[in-house]
Parts: sequence; C-alpha cells; structure tokens
Amino acid sequence: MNDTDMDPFACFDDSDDDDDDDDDDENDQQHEQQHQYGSSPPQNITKPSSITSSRQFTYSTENGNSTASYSLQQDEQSQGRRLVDEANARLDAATAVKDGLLPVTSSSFEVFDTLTGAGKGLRALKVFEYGDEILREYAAMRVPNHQAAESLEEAEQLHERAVQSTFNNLHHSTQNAIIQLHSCDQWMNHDDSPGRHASGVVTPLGAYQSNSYTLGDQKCGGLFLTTARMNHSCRPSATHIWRPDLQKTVVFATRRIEIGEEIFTTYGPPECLDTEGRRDYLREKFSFECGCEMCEEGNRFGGDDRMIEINSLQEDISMLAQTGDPKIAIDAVERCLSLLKEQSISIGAYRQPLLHYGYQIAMDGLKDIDLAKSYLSKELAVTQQCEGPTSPKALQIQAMLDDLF
Ligand SMILES: C[S@@+](CC[C@H](N)C(=O)[O-])C[C@H]1O[C@@H](n2cnc3c(N)ncnc32)[C@H](O)[C@@H]1O
Repeated sequence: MNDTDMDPFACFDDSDDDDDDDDDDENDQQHEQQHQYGSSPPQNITKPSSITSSRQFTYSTENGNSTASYSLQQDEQSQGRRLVDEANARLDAATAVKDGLLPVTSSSFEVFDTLTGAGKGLRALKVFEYGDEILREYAAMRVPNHQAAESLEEAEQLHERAVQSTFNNLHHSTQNAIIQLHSCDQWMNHDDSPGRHASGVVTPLGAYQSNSYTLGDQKCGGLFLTTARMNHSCRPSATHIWRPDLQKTVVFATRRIEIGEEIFTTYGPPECLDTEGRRDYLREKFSFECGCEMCEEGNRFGGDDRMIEINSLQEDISMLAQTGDPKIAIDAVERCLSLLKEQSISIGAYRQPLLHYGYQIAMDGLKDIDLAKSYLSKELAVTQQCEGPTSPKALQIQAMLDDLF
C-alpha cells in the first residue's frame, strides 16, 4: 500500500472539514469514557524483597485521576526515595504525553477476540440506540499524507521516515499500545535486513499503514488506538467521523446495538457494489477477504440485485437532478432510500447525499418548499446521528433549514 491507499476509512471522510480548527468545546467531562494513563505500577521499579510498608501516589490528568502504587522497605529509605523520584519522573513523562493518546477505555464497550477470523474487534457492553455516541478519541499519531518527492519510491521513504520519527517521539506506553495493533501481512517485517525487526513483528509503519485513516481535508493521517480495533462490515452498526472542531474522531451507533454485539464500522467502498465488487475493493485496498454478514449472505435474499440497482439509480439521480424530469428524479431518490432500508444499510454517507438531492430537486425542480423542508429535516437528522448534533455540517444544515421557515 502507498500513502494514498493506506486509509481504511478515507472514503467516508468529509473532505470539506477543516483540519486546523482546534476548538475542543464539547463537554468531555460529561462524556462517560475515561482516558487511562497506565494504572499499573511503573514498570522499572524493583520490588524490595520484604515489604514492610506501602505508599501510594496519584497523578492527575485532565480527564480524571489515575493511581499508581508500589511498596517500599522502611530500612531502605534512601533507595526508596530515589525510586520515588524516578517513578515520579516517569509519571511526569506520562502526564506530559498529550491528553488521551492511549486507548480509550469505557464500561460501555470492550476490545475482544472475535471468533470470525477477523482478529480483535470492539463489542458493546451496553445497549446503544441509533445516534448514540460510542466513543471519541484523540489520534495517538498524526502524520502528513503528502510530502514533496520526485518518485513514488522517494515518497514512500519519506513517509516511512515521518511515521518512524513521529513514533520515536511518543511516550513508551503509547508506543507499546501501537505495536500491539494489527498489521496487514504485507507490512509485517519478513526480511532480515539491518535495522529491521525479525519476521512477523508489527513495526510502527505496519501498525500505522494498517490502522490509520485520513483526517478531514486529507492532508494528514491519524491513528486512533481504540477506533482502530473496529472491524469492517458492509452493513455496519456504527460510523466514525473525524471532528476537526473537537480534534477527535467520534464513533456513533447507526442502529440499535445490543449488549455483546460486535460494533462494526465500514472501510468502504464509497459506492454501492455487489458482493464480488465489495470483496475485490477490500482485498485490493486493505488486503483482507471480507467475511461480514452481508458478504456471506451474497445474493441469497436479493442483496446483490438491490446494491446494483441502488448504484445505477445513484448515477441516474445526479444527472436527473440537473436537467431531467424532477418527478422521475424524486421517484429515483425514494426508490434508492427504500432499497437501502430493505438492505438494512443505514450508512450516512449513502443516505445524506440522497436526501440532499431530494431537497435540491424539491426546491429547484418541483418548487415544493414543504417537500424540500422535509428532505432537509431528514438530512439534518441523519447528519446529527452520524456526526453528532453539534457537528459543523449539522449546524450548516440547521441554518439552511432555519432559512426555509
Ligand atoms: C483496522 S484493523 C481492525 C482490527 C483488527 N481486527 C485487530 O485485530 O486489531 C483491520 C483488519 O481487521 C481484519 N478485518 C476487519 N474487518 C474484517 C472483515 N469484515 N472480514 C475479515 N477481516 C476483517 C482484517 O485483517 C483487517 O486488515
């Protein structure tokens, strides 16, 4: 993979997003998840042979307190003091790590070993309703996507160097968490050349290439340690979005998710394809054979026929919306929406454009303000559910809707 196709999720990113907006104004405190900074004792402290007293110290983070404790032998006061100093220095380093780089933990979901051959995944520990926020997290690593280079080879080298140097600057606990991630086989080190890890070891580049995704305006890629654990489904139960206003990626449920159910997002493709087309896309782009429920179903319940019809209607709608008969265009929008529903696909990236076409056709072609309002209201609801009620796009649609009243 090269830096243009390393992104499992890029196809559903909003390229209008402005990546530079730093304003984290949402109520993180109200959000129930916590960022843990390693609640186990500092790694390098050697335990005294006989333990006679114990101490505990606490360090604070923006999101809560994490506690680390260890024991000291009373007759080894000076050694103990040195150990305390060392431990505190390490904890300072840990708190110096930008807030939230380590995996997000929560009582609402967990990382688990799937039994489907897809490695680890994320599963729900509580019921999520459509539109519920599941998690939000900062990028553990952010790396520029584009660098000036004279050849593809040079671009790849520059990218590898950028990934490695970003990785080198991270706190060791974040580095450890990155190296635990899945890596596509092609990014595992199988050669023994100098400076390389032994065969089969996940490298920073491998972890980054296999798990990162584009942030908004495509200039930068980001690796999110918990979001990275979400497997793909062509009929996903969740969606993730980079929120430049929060500088976080946020995951929302796109339907009700039961306790114990795996939480799936989608890596693409951006258009509706039949099973073979989707599997080809995922194999070529992300090197895995999709084993999701919808691919396993194939055309058993007419899924492939539906997907092919949706695809051709989507193409028709964009043409009909410009110059065609608005009545035929609006019928095509409705047919498409109902096929998506029949196929149980609630992917916002498919539904939003259709609803927006509906709004445009109703406004410009049919001159029916009430119908236009109804499409725009539905687009607003989908946007709020897939991006959050205060997402820039949701606010923009809300403003358009206000103008219609
Ligand atoms: C971003 S990682 C997802 C988390 C990963 N399963 C893990 O163990 O950390 C993407 C990888 O998960 C696996 N995977 C994700 N969705 C899959 C699916 N629908 N079918 C088969 N494998 C899948 C593939 O190996 C893919 O390269």
